[in-house]
Amino acid sequence: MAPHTQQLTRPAVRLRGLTRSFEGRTVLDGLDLDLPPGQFTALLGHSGSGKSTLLRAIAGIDHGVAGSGTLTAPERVSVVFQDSRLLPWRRVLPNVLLGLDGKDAEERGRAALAEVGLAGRERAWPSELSGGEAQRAALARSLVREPELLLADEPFGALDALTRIKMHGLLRQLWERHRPSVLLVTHDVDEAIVLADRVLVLSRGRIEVDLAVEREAGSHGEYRAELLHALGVTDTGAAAPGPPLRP
Ligand SMILES: Nc1ncnc2c1ncn2[C@@H]1O[C@H](COP(=O)(O)OP(=O)(O)OP(=O)(O)O)[C@@H](O)[C@H]1O
Repeated sequence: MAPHTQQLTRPAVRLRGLTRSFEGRTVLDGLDLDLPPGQFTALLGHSGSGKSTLLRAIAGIDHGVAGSGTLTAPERVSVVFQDSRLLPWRRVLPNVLLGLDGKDAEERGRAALAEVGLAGRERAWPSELSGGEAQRAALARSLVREPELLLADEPFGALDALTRIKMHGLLRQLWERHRPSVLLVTHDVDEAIVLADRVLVLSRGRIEVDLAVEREAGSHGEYRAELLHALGVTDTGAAAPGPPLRP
């Protein structure tokens, strides 16, 4: 029997038998998944395994895609992509506030920018921001909407290694403060282990690995080995049969 608390807590996301196909090719194949409120989850999988397809389904932005199954997701969902998707013809603050109204919207936008370290850059144009700053602005745009669920599709994939590490710290800090459910799609096993409390591996259209990450000293290597094995990569770096983790 499930623990009492689990029975009382409604999952933020519930997927049952989720199937999605493109041109007759099944990408998600009867996938089941629950994401509890406030959990930080990372999603790994080979290129083409369907991670973005799953994220887009949960975000409700896959209209026209053939599929079936049931899907429950919160009302307030924000999505962050690999590129910031800031509108180049609007300054940073109006980008953050896009589509928001209400008397306190501007104040909230400024506060969100301050939270991501962009205080004073409200009137900058997107073209004046570095890649990391643009992703910070994208995070502010998500946060200001107070999402119950934050979906992030390789948000740090285009950043250099140092900026990426800083952004890891920022994302974890923002999550601790606001506690949305997070589903982070990444190719990076270490990023998944460092950031998330639960790591999933998508393979053959389903969640094949569901790993709870306990933050104990020395356990990173064990999680890494287990996840790389699930992805068909040996710990020595030699690839087992199957598509490469990253080009
Ligand atoms: N709009 C589309 N039309 C046709 N096929 C698509 C479409 N979107 C995705 N696919 C196919 O679905 C499969 C899964 O794509 P998806 O982008 O979800 O994979 P992914 O795991 O996110 O890959 P990556 O890690 O490379 O970003 C791929 O084979 C892709 O070619």
